[in-house]
Amino acid sequence: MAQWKDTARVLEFSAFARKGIEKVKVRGLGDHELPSHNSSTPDQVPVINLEDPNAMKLVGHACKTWGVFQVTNHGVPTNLLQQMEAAGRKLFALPMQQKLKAARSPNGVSGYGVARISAFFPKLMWSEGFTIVGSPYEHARKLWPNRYSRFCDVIEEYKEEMNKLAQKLMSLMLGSLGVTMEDVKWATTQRSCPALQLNSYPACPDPDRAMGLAAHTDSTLLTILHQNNTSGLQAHKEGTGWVTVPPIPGALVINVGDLLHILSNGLYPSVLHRAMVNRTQHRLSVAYLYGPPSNVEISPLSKLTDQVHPPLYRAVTWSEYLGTKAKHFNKALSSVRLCGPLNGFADTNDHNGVRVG
Ligand SMILES: C=C1C[C@]23C[C@@]1(O)CC[C@H]2[C@@]12CCC[C@@](C)(C(=O)O1)[C@H]2[C@@H]3C(=O)O
Ligand SMILES: O=C(O)CCC(=O)C(=O)O
Ligand SMILES: [Fe+2]
Repeated sequence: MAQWKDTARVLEFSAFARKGIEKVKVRGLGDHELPSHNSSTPDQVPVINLEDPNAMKLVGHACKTWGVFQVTNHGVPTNLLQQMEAAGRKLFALPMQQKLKAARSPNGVSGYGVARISAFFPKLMWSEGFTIVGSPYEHARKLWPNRYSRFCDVIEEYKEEMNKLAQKLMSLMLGSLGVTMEDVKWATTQRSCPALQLNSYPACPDPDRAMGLAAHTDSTLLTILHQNNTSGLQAHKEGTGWVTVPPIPGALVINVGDLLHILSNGLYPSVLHRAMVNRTQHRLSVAYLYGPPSNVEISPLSKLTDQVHPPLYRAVTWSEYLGTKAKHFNKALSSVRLCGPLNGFADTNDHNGVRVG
């Protein structure tokens, strides 16, 4: 039943994309929150050169103030980013019936389908996705029975490079809080099981009435996002509103996720973000969703708590948190919170007043 519903939504999306919004009367898209274009604001998402001697300080500041930043000189080869983008393009260009052979199963995590958060929204989002957790082989074989190895090789190499970058970023993010990777035992001794999310946003005839991916925070420690040269990603900053994260050739976008928010005891807020669509250009993004090993409990670091700063969140494993997110979506973080707002400061991630749907 759940698989049928997912498949139906993908087919419905496919009909939207083919015929254009006007001709499809089944569902409207107009109720998704529209962009608040705010080009006059001086606020820009920070861009950090990871080879800068001050990188640690800059990363810490960006995490505290934005929860999102872009990185250059990150060490991931440009040609690998290009190969990954080409692999994503090839996948989404397949006929719908072929893509559905690798559809995500009802309780599965990997495969082709609509965004998981779609379940919380009455309107369709103008996007399709492909999630890879663990080996890509099983699904790739269904997509290209005879020629899947190239796709798999690119995925494996990409995951390897992303894992190295994620480790480097974790050490900068924690270092800036006075915490070393050795203080966080699992970070150096155990490997995590990240997810790779390929997102495709076809050109949309009426982009102001559609939403590519509705506002959400990632349930990760951090997310490394590669976007093609079509803009669409927007981040929300308290007091500023929605800000476009412009594509910079070769740069990668880093999001603070909910688990880093918990680990940092709220010092690094997870960023609310969304993806808009474009009238003429197809947009593609690849997100590397990095979290802790599945059996590890994440709770506020003891170095960051004392009597004045009590732990704000209870311990939670990544898999438990993903389950909570699947059930409570944007209330997930509050649902694992221990104390109410202190001294009148609300949890930055309650996103009161920001419509996410
Ligand atoms: C590890 C994961 C994070 C994610 C759920 C997933 O199991 C695999 C897909 C991820 C993704 C990507 C698009 C946005 C998001 C909210 C979604 O619906 O699927 C995230 C999930 C998340 O971070 O909670
Ligand atoms: O496409 C984008 O820019 C955003 C994708 C995203 O937020 C995600 O995959 O979690
Ligand atoms: Fe995201």
